[in-house]
Amino acid sequence: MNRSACLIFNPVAGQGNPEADLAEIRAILEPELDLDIYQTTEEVGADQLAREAVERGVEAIIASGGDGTLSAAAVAVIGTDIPLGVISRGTANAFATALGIPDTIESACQTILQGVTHNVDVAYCNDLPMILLTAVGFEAETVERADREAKKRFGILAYILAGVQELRELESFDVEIETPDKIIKTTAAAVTVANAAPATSVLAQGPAGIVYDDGLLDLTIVAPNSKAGAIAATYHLFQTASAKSAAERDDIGYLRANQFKITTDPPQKVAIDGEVVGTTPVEIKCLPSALKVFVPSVPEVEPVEKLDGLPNLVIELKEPTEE
Ligand SMILES: Nc1ncnc2c1ncn2[C@@H]1O[C@H](COP(=O)(O)OP(=O)(O)OP(=O)(O)O)[C@@H](O)[C@H]1O
Repeated sequence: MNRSACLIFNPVAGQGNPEADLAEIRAILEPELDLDIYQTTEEVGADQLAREAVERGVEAIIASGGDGTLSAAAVAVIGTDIPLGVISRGTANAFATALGIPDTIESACQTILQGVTHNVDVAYCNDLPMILLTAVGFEAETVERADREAKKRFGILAYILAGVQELRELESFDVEIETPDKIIKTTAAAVTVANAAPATSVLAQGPAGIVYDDGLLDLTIVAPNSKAGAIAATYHLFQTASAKSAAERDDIGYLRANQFKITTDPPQKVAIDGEVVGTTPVEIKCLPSALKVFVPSVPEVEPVEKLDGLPNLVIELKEPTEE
């Protein structure tokens, strides 16, 4: 008998063709899985569909959509033993990238069929579940500015445009950060607490390389004193994250703990996994190994060589030499 799974599909996510996407998913998965397919609507979201699937006692839930759909489905399986399959079709694909899951339909489906699962941490921010990160200040404002219409038209550029617009109005705030063993007070423009984060979430990248199964959260403080400083700090984080080395500027700080309490003056907007949910203060706690996801059996490795496309390229393979 085939394994079974509930597929939750958002037909409006991303910029692709939803009918073609769904047909491709079915063509790959249905020979090996009995799929029960539910599409999200404006009224019935992935959160409700996933909760109902959990209540029906499904063997697995597969979510396909943008980061909003994936996070909502993930929340329903926190603390259960039901594995989550991720087929990312959004704009930013932060969820899949942060957890090392491929973001093409073909590879994402193969990952699910291979059946390898891994338990990752999640966190709670003021009792709201968080899989990736909570942004306080700058990034939370940016999320709010990148609306659906802009995302449809400009894709990932919408976030960058929103960020540039936000930079023009950069405002710092006083922040108090409390961990189980210390209280830190400083001035910041952005505070980000990450459980898991893709490299593109630059403001989360203070320590570089956010580990999603260590039972800990990484907090990054970005505290530039001018707009030029903000651009330089952001660029530095982008570079250090790409090189997988920790940030080294004085206006960037980072620390690791299993919980944080963040208070700001004045209150700042707070976005959890890309959705603005309210304002500070927030209390964020890590819940170790609470989410079971299908992951590639061999972790994706970054290519160490790229030569394709170089002009007049010739590659000659040499005979192996005896040492
Ligand atoms: N059938 C539908 N019609 C209109 N809106 C829908 C429908 N199904 C889901 N939605 C809305 O889609 C949103 C979630 O979108 P999702 O995050 O999956 O994609 P996205 O916004 O394109 O991706 P990303 O967040 O990566 O940019 C929710 O706000 C939900 O209300």
